[in-house]
Amino acid sequence: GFQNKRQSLSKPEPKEIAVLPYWIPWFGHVIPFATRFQSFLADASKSTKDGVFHLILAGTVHNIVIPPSVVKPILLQKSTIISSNDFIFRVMESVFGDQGSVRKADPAFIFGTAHQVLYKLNREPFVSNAAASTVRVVQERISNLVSFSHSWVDQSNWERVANITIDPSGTSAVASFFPLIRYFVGDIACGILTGQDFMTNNPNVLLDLFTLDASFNKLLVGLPWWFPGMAPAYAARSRLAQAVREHQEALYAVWEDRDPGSGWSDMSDVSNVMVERAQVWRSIRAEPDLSSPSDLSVLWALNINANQIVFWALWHIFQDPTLCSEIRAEIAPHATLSSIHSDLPIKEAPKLTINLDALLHKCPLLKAAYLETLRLEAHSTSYKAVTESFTVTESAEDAALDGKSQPQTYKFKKGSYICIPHGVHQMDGRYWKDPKSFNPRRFFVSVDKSTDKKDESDDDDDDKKEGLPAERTALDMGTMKVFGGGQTMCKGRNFAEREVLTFLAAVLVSWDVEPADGTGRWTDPGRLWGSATFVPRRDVRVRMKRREV
Ligand code: HEM
Repeated sequence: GFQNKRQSLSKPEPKEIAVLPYWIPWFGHVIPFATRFQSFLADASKSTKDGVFHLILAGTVHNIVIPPSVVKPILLQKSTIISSNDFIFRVMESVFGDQGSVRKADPAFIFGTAHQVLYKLNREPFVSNAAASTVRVVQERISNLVSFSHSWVDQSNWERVANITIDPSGTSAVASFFPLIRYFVGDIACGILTGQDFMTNNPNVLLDLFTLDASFNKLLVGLPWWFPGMAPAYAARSRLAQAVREHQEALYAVWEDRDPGSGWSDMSDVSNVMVERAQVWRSIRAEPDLSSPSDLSVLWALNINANQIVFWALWHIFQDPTLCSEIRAEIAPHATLSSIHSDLPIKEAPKLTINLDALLHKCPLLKAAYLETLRLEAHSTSYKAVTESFTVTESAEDAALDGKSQPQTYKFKKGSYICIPHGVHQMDGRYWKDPKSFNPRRFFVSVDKSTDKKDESDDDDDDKKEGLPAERTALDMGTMKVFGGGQTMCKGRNFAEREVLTFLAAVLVSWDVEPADGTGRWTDPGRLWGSATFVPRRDVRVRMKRREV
């Protein structure tokens, strides 16, 4: 007996992973999985009293994994053991329309040379250059987030989608807050990645990108162009692919001393990452079917999380007057408005100056509001195929939470899939007290504790090899994995933090925003579950007024 007990303590036997009961053979759990994803998986985890269980989806085994102590080692497995390749091929083909080119290309090139360039999004010089450009352009444009121009011709792209009505006083305006913010952020971010000429030549690029994204899941399951409602997504996709192709060809022309065409007078502001991507495509004389959908996917990744996060963070902050004034007080020394003296009869809008370094290092509440918005609104999913069987043992803490007397070892079998619904964990009341409430301070830890800890976001280890100085703040992301993990972990996360903090500070300092109906109450617009960060289901109409110095 003693021997047995010792054995089981030192090396727990892998247990068969429980299959959630289902009624329709082969088809299995497809319907609840597709229609109620997150609530279905959260309920299933409760009913099996286990955070790891099997689903059957159209004849294949899907291991759903929720406990953080099991998730972390899975995300760190080598690409010879778990692989995202199948999923990437599928997305490239069904969503970005590569005609199978990525699947047919040399994997050493796709997952080696071309992929390596994406790591540079997370390193110097990209991060500092892109962040500095963001600050500069945001400072220039923030006072014209709403320009108070009556004429559509004089309005900016972001105003035209926001259905703006100017109040008779001429000092406040009503706008649809989500498209306003989403396009304002996107216009600046895209211009920084691709250069300004790309944006000028393709004024509808964001409209097309968001039209494509709105049909992401439908494209992924293979709905054809003639299926009702799908034509706009297919049309948007071919315009986008064409736009990216023209951009690449213009770069090639510049390098070869040919005339790139009249729309491309200055390509010196294209980011180093997009230049290097174009260089690697050119080095193998890649067909446009391969190179343009691939770079389109980078443009898409730039815009489908961060822009929405800026909107949601503002939505959460503005509806809590105490929090809003606390954050404004915290950032006040580092994001300042100054008045511009002029002799013109019309008063000029005040000028904003942002010290990004201080926002990053001296504004824990602002930063925590960003993390809390990620927890509530960025519910991503990691999907992997198991190419070699392996086992993972959960931690004693996770086992105890599921009421088990000892940790369990799970065996993930070759040929099955692993699905990690990060949002289920992010809303789990056992890890996050009162999970539905917006409470940025939940991420605060004492400074002593934080200096002992390795930053959770470092676990694809590319930052350690080269890159940014370690930032020690009294914040800890804890078990949250909103940026995924392993080789496909988000490459934009360092830039995203700088980008989001810059936009939040700029709007909070420059604008007063309240619900347009005058009630002072912010109603919840609901959420659309799509490819990434939630999109609000209903319009959020707000009244906006410039803040004075
Ligand atoms: C707050 C904002 C953001 C969130 C929550 C976010 C989240 C994610 C997630 C969950 C993934 C998939 C990770 C996985 O497979 O495990 C991803 C991938 C990626 N993201 Fe982000 N992202 C954000 C901002 C950005 C920005 C601003 C950029 C562009 C500079 C970017 C570029 C990418 C790229 C290129 C990938 C693909 C990585 C690869 O396949 O190697 N992301 N992101």
